[in-house]
Amino acid sequence: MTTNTLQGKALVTGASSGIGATYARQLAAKGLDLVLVARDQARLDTLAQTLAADFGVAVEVVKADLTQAAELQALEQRLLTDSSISVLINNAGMTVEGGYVDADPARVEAMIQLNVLAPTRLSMAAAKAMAARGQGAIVNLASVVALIPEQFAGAYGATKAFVLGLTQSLATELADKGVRVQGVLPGLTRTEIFERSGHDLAALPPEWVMEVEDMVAAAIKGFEMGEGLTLPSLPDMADFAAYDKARLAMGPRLSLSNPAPRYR
Ligand SMILES: NC(=O)C1=CN([C@@H]2O[C@H](COP(=O)(O)OP(=O)(O)OC[C@H]3O[C@@H](n4cnc5c(N)ncnc54)[C@H](OP(=O)(O)O)[C@@H]3O)[C@@H](O)[C@H]2O)C=CC1
Ligand SMILES: N[C@@H](C=O)C(=O)O
Repeated sequence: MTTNTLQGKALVTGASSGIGATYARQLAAKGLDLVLVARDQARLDTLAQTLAADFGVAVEVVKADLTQAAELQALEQRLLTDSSISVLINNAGMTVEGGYVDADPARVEAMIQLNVLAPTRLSMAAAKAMAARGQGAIVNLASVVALIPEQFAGAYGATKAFVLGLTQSLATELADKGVRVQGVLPGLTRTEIFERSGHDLAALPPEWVMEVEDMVAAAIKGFEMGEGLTLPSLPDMADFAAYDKARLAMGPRLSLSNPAPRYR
């Protein structure tokens, strides 16, 4: 049976800073044990010690570069075989400098490995293991740019549209298997992601930027409210519901045997 309570042990990717580190702190405050994953072992160790001391939870650190096939595979195996992991927070992600015309193709490839391939492989592994146990939760960090890719240069928005699609189809597949799936679509959130890729958050209007603690608290509240998709900034979810209803209403007419009259 699905539950709206996050409990047990959470594996958080990208836990060394920003949204991932904040999830780790807020989940520890709720009593969840943690597996913290990122590349920066020193930062993870410091966070692990702090959370264990502050909240009395068990915290393990796993150093992994999720753009590296072997390291991603090891984490995938962990999710498949460790029945104590009841929550996956698929959060690690990056942006790159520039748009389609001027970005470094190697950086874009790394972004696709981190933002697309890693959450796909990890959510598939978690889905398989959790569905077999009939319980668990998978939280995927997408972005509002999944809905408005025109507002963020380059392929980043497309990676987040993938995460949104992955989340929606995974939720459908797991609906009757006891596993909760939530997609989180933050707007601009104050973290290191901007400076890591040469973007200047300070140049944007402050009223567009949410503090990371507020964003994660809203995302967790959305999970507890039973939301499949959570948009922390959107004042009225009826706006998204109307958009989604219009999208789904097209469904029966999107695949037909004849071309539409305008193409004849
Ligand atoms: N901040 C924002 O405005 C928004 C962010 N998001 C999404 O939220 C998620 C978290 O981003 P945010 O907290 O802002 O960014 P941060 O840059 O603060 O955090 C990114 C995390 O991912 C980890 N990471 C980066 N590269 C790798 C890698 N190759 N392998 C493993 N871990 C890696 C980093 O740790 P380390 O360097 O130690 O590996 C870090 O812990 C991302 O998916 C992002 O797209 C969505 C919407 C808005
Ligand atoms: N700000 C973007 C990430 O850096 C986003 O909105 O996803």
